Amino acid sequence: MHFQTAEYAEVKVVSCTRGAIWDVIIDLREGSKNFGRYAGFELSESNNRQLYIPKGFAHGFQTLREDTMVSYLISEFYHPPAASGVRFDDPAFAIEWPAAPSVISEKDQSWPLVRV
Ligand SMILES: Cc1cn([C@H]2C[C@H](O)[C@@H](COP(=O)(O)OP(=O)(O)O[C@H]3O[C@@H](C)C(=O)[C@@H](O)[C@H]3O)O2)c(=O)[nH]c1=O
Repeated sequence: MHFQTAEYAEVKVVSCTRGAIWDVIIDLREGSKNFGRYAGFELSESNNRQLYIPKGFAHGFQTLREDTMVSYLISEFYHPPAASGVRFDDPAFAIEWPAAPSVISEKDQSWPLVRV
């Protein structure tokens, strides 16, 4: 579940141009009444939905089909020192995913657990 911190925070517009994904966002905006809550959406080549993600949200997805392709519009340049994340299975958020993950990067398994 990725985001860039502070002044490098990004707006994202995500769509799924081939296959299907379960796309999840977590509200990490301090002071938000929804702080720490998440929402999930299916985006697919057949429903043509796009997800607009404001600054201050973590974002991640699970592919639901083989050979899936995802497209992003992102408002900021990639800035590695500001790149951050939280775990997809952090109990603080208790995200329900459609299936157990079959592949997850080392980096995404290594984000520290957070306290909300
Ligand atoms: C995100 C990004 C990564 N990279 C490089 C860094 C690294 O060598 C390689 C893979 O990086 P990552 O593991 O961060 O890539 P990835 O896991 O695909 O990162 C993406 O995940 C989804 C969930 C998002 O929301 C995106 O904004 C982005 O954070 O690509 C860029 O050159 N430019 C970029 O904009």
